[in-house]
Amino acid sequence: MASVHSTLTYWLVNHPKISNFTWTEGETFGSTVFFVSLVVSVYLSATFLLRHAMVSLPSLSPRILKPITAVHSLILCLLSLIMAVGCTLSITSDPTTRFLHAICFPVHVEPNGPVFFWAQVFYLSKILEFGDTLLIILGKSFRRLSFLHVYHHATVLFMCFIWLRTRQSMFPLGVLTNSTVHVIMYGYYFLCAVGCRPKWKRLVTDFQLVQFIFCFGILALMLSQHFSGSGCSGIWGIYFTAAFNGSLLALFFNFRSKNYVKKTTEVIKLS
Ligand SMILES: CC(C)(COP(=O)(O)OP(=O)(O)OC[C@H]1O[C@@H](n2cnc3c(N)ncnc32)[C@H](O)[C@@H]1OP(=O)(O)O)[C@@H](O)C(=O)NCCC(=O)NCCSC(=O)CC(=O)O
Repeated sequence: MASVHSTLTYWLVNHPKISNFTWTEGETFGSTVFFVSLVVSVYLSATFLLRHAMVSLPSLSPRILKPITAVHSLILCLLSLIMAVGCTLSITSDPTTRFLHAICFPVHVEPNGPVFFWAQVFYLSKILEFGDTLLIILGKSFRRLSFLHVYHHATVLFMCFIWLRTRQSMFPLGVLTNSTVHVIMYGYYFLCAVGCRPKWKRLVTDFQLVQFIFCFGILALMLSQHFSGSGCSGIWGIYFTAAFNGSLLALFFNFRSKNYVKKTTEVIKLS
């Protein structure tokens, strides 16, 4: 067990590429406002154009679409697992920083080292997640091309960029919780794509809701640190993240009540 831990710690924290990582605006891949704006604009335009083009085109056959969807979901499930483990080990392996550092960076924190490395991987993984939208459109599953879906995929990229740009406190816990939830979510999508639709769909939604509520709990802790101590880094980024989380919380409550609560009420009425 100890050797598994030390092997993982080497490959996910102490490897020179990770421990010597520095996020530099304009130098690190994807680290400019131009890049993030361009990628999100291309995503939104392509989504809009393809959505309308597909109305007159046939959907991709499930025989082709399902295996691609399964591979895509499996890659994101495994990548999320690696990010969750990497980020956990990065937070816990330095005895001088640990938990408080993960929620409140000192004001003049340098954007380098393992947690910034994992935030960069997390940021780029959000571009890979755009594949979800493409798969939905190619399968003409337009019910699932919801406002929640497109709004989430477009805005989350800005949020991750802001995390890095403002050296935002709390992001290590954001990477950790969201990656953990995405292991379950992409695991669910993978099982659906291979034809074993799990019975625990509702649990996935509940986990997603819990992560947003958890973020508000951590936010309260971070703000108390910020105002009672010598301050935390990236405060304006925190306000953006809090507003985005709040909007997702509302959208997910709406999704939950439409998909589960109403169905449960209908079943009760029928019986
Ligand atoms: C249970 C949920 C995870 C998903 O709800 P849905 O109603 O979309 O789920 P569903 O039962 O229709 O999904 C099963 C279908 O998805 C297909 N599918 C498989 N992999 C996929 C992928 N990577 N992207 C999109 N669709 C995929 C399967 O083949 C299957 O198709 P078929 O039915 O043809 O067999 C829910 O909690 C949720 O997140 N709903 C919001 C919709 C959404 O876009 N979520 C992801 C981004 S938000 C997010 O990610 C927030 C966060 O950070 O936590």
